[in-house]
Amino acid sequence: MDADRSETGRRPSLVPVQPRTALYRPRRRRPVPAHAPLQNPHTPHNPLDDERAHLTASRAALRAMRADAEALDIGDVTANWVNAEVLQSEIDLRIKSLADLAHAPLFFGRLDFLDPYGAAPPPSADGPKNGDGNRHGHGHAHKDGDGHGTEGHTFYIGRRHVHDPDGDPMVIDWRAPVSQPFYRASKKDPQGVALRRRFGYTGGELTAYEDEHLTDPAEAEKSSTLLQREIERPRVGPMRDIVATIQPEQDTIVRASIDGTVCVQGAPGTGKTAVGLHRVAYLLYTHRDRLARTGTLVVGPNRSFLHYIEQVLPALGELDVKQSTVEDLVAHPQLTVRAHDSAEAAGIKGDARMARVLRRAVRSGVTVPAEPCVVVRGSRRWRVPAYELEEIVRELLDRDMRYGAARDALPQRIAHHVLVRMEQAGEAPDDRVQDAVARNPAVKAVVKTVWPLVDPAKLVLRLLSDADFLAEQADGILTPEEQRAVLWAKPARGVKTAPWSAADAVLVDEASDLISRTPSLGHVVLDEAQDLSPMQYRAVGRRCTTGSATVLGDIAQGTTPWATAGWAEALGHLGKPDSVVEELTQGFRVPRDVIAFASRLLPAIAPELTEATSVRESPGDFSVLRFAPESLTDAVVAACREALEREGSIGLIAADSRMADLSAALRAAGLATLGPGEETTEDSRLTLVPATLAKGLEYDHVVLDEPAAIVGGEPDERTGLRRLYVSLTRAVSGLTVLHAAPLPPELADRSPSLGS
Ligand SMILES: Nc1ncnc2c1ncn2[C@@H]1O[C@H](COP(=O)(O)OP(=O)(O)OP(=O)(O)O)[C@@H](O)[C@H]1O
Repeated sequence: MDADRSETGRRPSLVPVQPRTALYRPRRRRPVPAHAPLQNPHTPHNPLDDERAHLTASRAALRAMRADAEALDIGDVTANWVNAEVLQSEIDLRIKSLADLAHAPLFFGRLDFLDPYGAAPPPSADGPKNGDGNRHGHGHAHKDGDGHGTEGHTFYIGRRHVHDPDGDPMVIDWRAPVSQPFYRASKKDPQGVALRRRFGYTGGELTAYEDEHLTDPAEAEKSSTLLQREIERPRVGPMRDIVATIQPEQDTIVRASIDGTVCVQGAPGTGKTAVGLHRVAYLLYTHRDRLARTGTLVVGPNRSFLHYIEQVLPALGELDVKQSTVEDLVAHPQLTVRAHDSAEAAGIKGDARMARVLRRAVRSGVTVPAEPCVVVRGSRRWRVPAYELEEIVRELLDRDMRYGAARDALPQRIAHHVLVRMEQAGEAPDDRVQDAVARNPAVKAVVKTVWPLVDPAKLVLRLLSDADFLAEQADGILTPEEQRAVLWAKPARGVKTAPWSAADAVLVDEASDLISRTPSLGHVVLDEAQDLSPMQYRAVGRRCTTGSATVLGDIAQGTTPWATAGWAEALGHLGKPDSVVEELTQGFRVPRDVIAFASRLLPAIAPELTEATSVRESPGDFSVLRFAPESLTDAVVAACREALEREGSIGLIAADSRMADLSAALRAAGLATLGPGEETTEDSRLTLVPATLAKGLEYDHVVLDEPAAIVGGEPDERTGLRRLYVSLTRAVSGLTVLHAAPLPPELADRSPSLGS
């Protein structure tokens, strides 16, 4: 029975902790779980005491689970050391995932169902296939809050499943179906939930709770103060999980079926990255075995960004998800990227037409056999005439096979023709004879000549070095001007020394896949997808051909010359044309005034998109200040110093060309700085961020230096304005823009009260 409800009735929306001295009585007994709360009929009762007792008991239970895992003796169950190693590493992961993390409270919510859970149909049919999820609700029974005596079930919702020594759940994993109403239930659709309780923590201590009685018609719908507090909290350190406050529209994406690819278009700060990471955690929980076999991958724009997000999944108990940039994904052991393409060359190399050029080039060495193939076995000679060999080759070329697979099939096909002749001559050859014929030197010689081995890096090197070869392969696909633009200035001598660019590495990756199929993962999350070229989409797509993807991006933040113009086309290049496109519009990061200012750029950079709303209540500090050119740098340093007087992280974002000057000025002023993605701490909170690396990151207060220089740092104006849009939308609670040059007219014209 859950006595706190029947005793206390309805609560104000946020209940602060009572002073410990007044109500907290030390308990001598082992902490008691919430289904049998401590209560004293003679003293006023504080439900937080029961909730804290449940927290203490849950922590003890988690420690016991960890101790059990640590005590496992695998000596008897493993037949050999390989098995032992595998099993031990799984156990080590399990032990790690059972850590009680001080900064991540064990549970953050509670659901009291009206009826015993399982009596009504479960909220979601998409239940876990395995894992710790508790599908049929052995939660703690409670009595209905109005004292009517209806027995329902209470569940505590947390980051991981915790059970007591009898196996009864103390905390339910947020990903289990039973937890779903915590995110989705509403007064309109209570989903069988009588009470939803959210918990507030301060420094790891449970300090507050907030109740919603979803089936009580007298209680008005209200916004959550705890949610608001979480959104408004100052940011320090790397990205954190949002499990306690996932919003319904985000939850729909997080829990979407693994079978389809989901694409999310969302304005800055709408939680795309957060949603993508939580989706991986959800899919791993729901399809653990399948994904353990096939693997999962998160693709982000650069290392700083990956570093910023790398702690979210481990905090959710998921330690086994690979993270990579597209460049890492297509890295080739012999190839070093050391050159930069012009925007024109990179655009052509990233165009999907290059896939057709490469396909032709890979097959360009296949020749029509001119001579018959003569196989000598014992005293007999078997002859496959040239026209038959040609038929075999043509048939293989017509089939949708990888070049390498077709090459492997060719000797068997020739051998088959030899065997047909043997049978016609009255012999009865079996499979072993066919294999022997396929390995015959005469057959091997034919294969070598008509279907030569292709090395993908050497092939691309030849395409980019040899104008005649390129002209032949790109004929009718690339114009002569385009061909000239992609050719290297000087032909390269060898793979190791060639001036490879990032786009060239993608071409090599495509060629490799044309030769032998790239293995597919179970699920890929692709963040900041709007910046990928069609050829990069293809590179990511071939890594999830048999799996699915979550594609996250914002067309307005596309800052590459080949940035995605529309999702339908991008998803086509990814090989997932039937994906659902969802839109997130509620902004959790950027204050209202700041997003309104940044959104003035939208008509110029992405006219089809609507401005995001901001769910942050505090308007934030926002100022635009103009200075004489000679005093701008000093003013920026002063603005950083002032920002450091507040709580939270500070990001100084500036054009890449301003980095050296600003860095020197900050050093001279005695202000230490971090690089983007480096962890901010209480002592070290100022990060110097080149505008080109700002994407995906956020800082409590942003000092933005010289917008015109940020725009001018890009090859074209639209890209420049998009870069500025990204830079303007990194601020969580305050933005100070400092400039000497006029603001771009798209910003300045509409802000007569601001700037100069
Ligand atoms: N439901 C939520 N509850 C609390 N905080 C949230 C929620 N959703 C997002 N946030 C926070 O809002 C901030 C922005 O989220 P995120 O970085 O995922 O947005 P984004 O859409 O990827 O932004 P960008 O387009 O700029 O990369 C983060 O601090 C994130 O933790």
